[in-house]
Amino acid sequence: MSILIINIKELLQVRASNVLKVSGEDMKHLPTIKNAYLLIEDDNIKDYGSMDDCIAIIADKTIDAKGKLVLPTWCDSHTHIVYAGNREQEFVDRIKGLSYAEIANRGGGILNSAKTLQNTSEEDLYNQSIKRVINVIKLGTGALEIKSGYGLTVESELKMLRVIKRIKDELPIEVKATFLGAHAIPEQFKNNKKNYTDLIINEMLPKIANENLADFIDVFCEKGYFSIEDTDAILSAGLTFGLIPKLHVNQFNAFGGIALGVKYKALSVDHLEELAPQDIEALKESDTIPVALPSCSYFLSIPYTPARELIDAGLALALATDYNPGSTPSGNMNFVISTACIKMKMTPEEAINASTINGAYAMGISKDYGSISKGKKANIIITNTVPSYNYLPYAFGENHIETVIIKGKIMT
Ligand SMILES: N=CN[C@@H](CCC(=O)O)C(=O)O
Ligand SMILES: [Zn+2]
Repeated sequence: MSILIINIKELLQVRASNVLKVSGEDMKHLPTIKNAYLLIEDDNIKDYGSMDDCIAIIADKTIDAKGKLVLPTWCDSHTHIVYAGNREQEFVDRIKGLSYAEIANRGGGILNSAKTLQNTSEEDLYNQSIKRVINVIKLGTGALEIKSGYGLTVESELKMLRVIKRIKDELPIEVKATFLGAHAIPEQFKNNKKNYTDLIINEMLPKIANENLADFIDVFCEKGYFSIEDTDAILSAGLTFGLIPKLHVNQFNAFGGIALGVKYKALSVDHLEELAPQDIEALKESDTIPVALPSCSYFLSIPYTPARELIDAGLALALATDYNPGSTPSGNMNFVISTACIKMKMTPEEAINASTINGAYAMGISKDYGSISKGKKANIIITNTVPSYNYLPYAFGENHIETVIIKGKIMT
């Protein structure tokens, strides 16, 4: 099956296939072709160029994109989209004055979601989660990282990871699975955290590796959750099973988690709302990409990740949703991009680079996703009629997406 998209007002993020991420100054540049065509063959991008060169190309289906933009789908490299129930009551409690930490200390927060998930069947969890995945595809997301971490028992962590696998098997969207057993300390281990990290290392990890259920390993490295020492032990064990780290660090406190991630060659370090000068220095020496989660800052009213500092220091930056029931009940990458421009002073070019090629890098898939490049997967957004790409983040809260194509298949 081939699809030819013609008369494209502007084709965005056109790059050589070997560009795997963009950093610093280069993030300010978004390579485009005006008045362009794009040819898809089966699940790949076959060709593209100026309409002047679109001569005698015949395809099974032709789409006229006059006045519209075409770009790669969003790559959302940090989500907890598999969860059960919701935490709308905590939302109201926070409006009335309780903090995220106070709610967690009262047994709410992650432990609240874990209790709900433990009492939810695998089938029900799948049904609740796949609806959200289908919704984010309609919002333009074509690749998704999904974490476990609301199970917190051997059985329930496996249940989450099996649901992630089923989503991956049943939808054309690219899915990467991350084991986040170290997301919170279950109530029964409150006074002996070591026993819980031992359970993660000695029981969860071998079972997960045996069933080949995870690509990455994550730890919530934060005060009151997992210390540098705990994180070190868990990452080290994960590596023996070939699991590459992606970390939750510096959400509320900066105390060395980033340097630890760099030491373990983490693919990404995520959150970074709190950043110390030495964190930037550590990242400069590495291939680890920082990932900012502006919808989380918005929802919790916590600081935004200092994107300007990171990019101006020459680093790459990715943007992701953090879709989860507690800190970010939204998987809308379009909102993430607008918020990054409005609140973090990223330019539209930087925000689009951060949400496509750099998002793909943060999942280790930028060889096949994240740009319009010959041979990459045909994951494509066609917008409705818009004046320019600046309009996408500018007119926030409005849907600009008309068509989403995933691996050559028209989804909407
Ligand atoms: N901070 C840790 N984990 C999630 C929130 C989890 C929750 O509140 O349920 C996050 O990335 O924001
Ligand atoms: Zn998260």
